Amino acid sequence: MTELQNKALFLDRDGVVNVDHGYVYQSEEFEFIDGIFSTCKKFYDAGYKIIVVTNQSGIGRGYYTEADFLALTQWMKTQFSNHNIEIADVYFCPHHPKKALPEYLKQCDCRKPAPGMLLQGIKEHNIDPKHCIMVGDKLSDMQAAKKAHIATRVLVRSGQSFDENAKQSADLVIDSINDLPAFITL
Ligand SMILES: O=P(O)(O)OC[C@@H](O)[C@H]1O[C@@H](OP(=O)(O)O)[C@@H](O)[C@@H](O)[C@@H]1O
Ligand SMILES: [Mg+2]
Ligand SMILES: [Zn+2]
Repeated sequence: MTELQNKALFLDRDGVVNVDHGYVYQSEEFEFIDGIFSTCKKFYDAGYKIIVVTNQSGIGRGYYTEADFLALTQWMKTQFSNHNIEIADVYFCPHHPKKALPEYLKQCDCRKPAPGMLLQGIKEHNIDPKHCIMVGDKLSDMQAAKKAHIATRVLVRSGQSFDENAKQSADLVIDSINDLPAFITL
C-alpha cells in the first residue's frame, strides 16, 4: 500500500514573506508583506505544509552569518506561530558561485534556479509535488519549481520586478499574496 503523501505551499522568502530591502538579516528590518499571514493560515488550515526556500547569498558574501540567519528564522517562525501557523521547515542556500568567502564559493545544487532545496523539502516531508504550489518573485523561483515538478507555479508582484520571460514561466501571476486563495480550490 502506498503511504499517503503531504501537500505543501512552498514560499520564497524575500519579496514574498517579507519586503526585499536587500539581504535582510535582522528582525528590525523584516517587514511582513501584507496578506502573508491570512493566506498562509488558509492553506495551513486546509492541510498544506508551509515550507520556505530562500537563497541567502548574503551569508556567503559575508554580509551576515549563518547564526544571524538562524536567529532571524526562529523569530520569523515565532511570528507565524503567533498567528497559529506552523512553518514546517525553512531551507536556505548560503552559497554563491562567484562572489563569496572561500567556504561558500561554489556552484551548488541548492541555489535557485537549482531545485535542491525544494527536492530536499519534498523528500524530508514526504510531499507529493503534484499537490504543491510554489510562490516566488523571480524567474529563478519558477525555474526551480519546474525542475522539482511543483504543479502550480505562482509569481507575485510584491518583490523584484520581472519581465515577460518570467511571466511565461509561471502558471499564475498575481499582484498580491492576498489574491492566491481565490485561485486555488482548498
Ligand atoms: O528571495 P529569496 O530567495 O528568499 O532571497 C533573496 C535574497 O537572499 C537576496 O538575493 C539577492 O540575490 P543574490 O543572491 O545576490 O543573487 C538579491 O535579490 C537581494 O535583494 C535579496 O535580498
Ligand atoms: Mg525572492
Ligand atoms: Zn547552495
